[in-house]
Amino acid sequence: MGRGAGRHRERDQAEGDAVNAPTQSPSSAPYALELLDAYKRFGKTEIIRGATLQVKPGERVAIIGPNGAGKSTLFNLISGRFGLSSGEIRLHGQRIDGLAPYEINRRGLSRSFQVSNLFTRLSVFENLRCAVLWSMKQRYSFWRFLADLHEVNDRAEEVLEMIKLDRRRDQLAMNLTYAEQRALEIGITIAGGSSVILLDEPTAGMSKSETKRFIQLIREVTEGKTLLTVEHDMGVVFGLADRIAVVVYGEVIAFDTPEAVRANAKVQEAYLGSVLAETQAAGA
Ligand SMILES: Nc1ncnc2c1ncn2[C@@H]1O[C@H](COP(=O)(O)OP(=O)(O)OP(=O)(O)O)[C@@H](O)[C@H]1O
Repeated sequence: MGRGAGRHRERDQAEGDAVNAPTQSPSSAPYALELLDAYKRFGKTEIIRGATLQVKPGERVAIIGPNGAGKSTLFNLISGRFGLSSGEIRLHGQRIDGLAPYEINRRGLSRSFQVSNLFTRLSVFENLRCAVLWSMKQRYSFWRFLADLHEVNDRAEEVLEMIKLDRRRDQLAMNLTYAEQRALEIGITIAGGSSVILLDEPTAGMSKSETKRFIQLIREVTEGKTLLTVEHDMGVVFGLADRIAVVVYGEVIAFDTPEAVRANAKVQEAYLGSVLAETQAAGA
């Protein structure tokens, strides 16, 4: 971590409990999330090279690009898993680069992972309860946390219904179908009430019909929230996103509506031309 990031962490600690609860966001900020001239180097290798991305509140954004372009690295930078080499990341106008993942989560950003992070030997409901408890523990003082324990069940029930797993409430997570497990992961991601949600390839490994249903589920559970998703499936990208960010060799070469991105000659040449041809060939 750079010295700037260290200073930033101190500033966050000084702010203490005044940090916003996840569902609240300073409404004056024009962007929910901003990456400004972000660079990430691993050793001498530059992986993210001056990426800038400004996402408005309530927008659904898909990040696409070739394998190894840096999409997951961008997610890791935004969620605090990796530190920036230089540049800035802002959540609702406030800098978050240099903060630990739990501090960023406390400020209202939550992410899912490609690799499952379910407690497979707990029930669906218990998984959701754990997620709600964890987020409350991040947000509240110990005493407030104890006083509000009764709210945990209510919130877990609410999320259970939102992800349409009510009938599977008491099943162990390990006994769910693959699509149901992915739905539970999304439930866990939104359980704490974060206003900015990052989903990493949410429909990977699903059939076409499962994917279609899942896009609708994602739409519903992220209604009113800001959504960023890393995605390879162009059906999902064009069915879900308000805007698409195209990342090639660590740079955001386009950030625009699906129609504009599809028509962008630079994008066609660098990535989308070959992907759309493959998609059409696979569907033929
Ligand atoms: N911790 C790390 N140390 C060194 N190099 C890394 C690290 N993490 C990622 N990279 C490298 O950064 C580059 C971008 O990887 P990243 O996973 O972000 O790409 P991606 O666009 O998500 O790819 P994919 O679509 O295949 O998942 C790759 O060359 C990868 O090897």
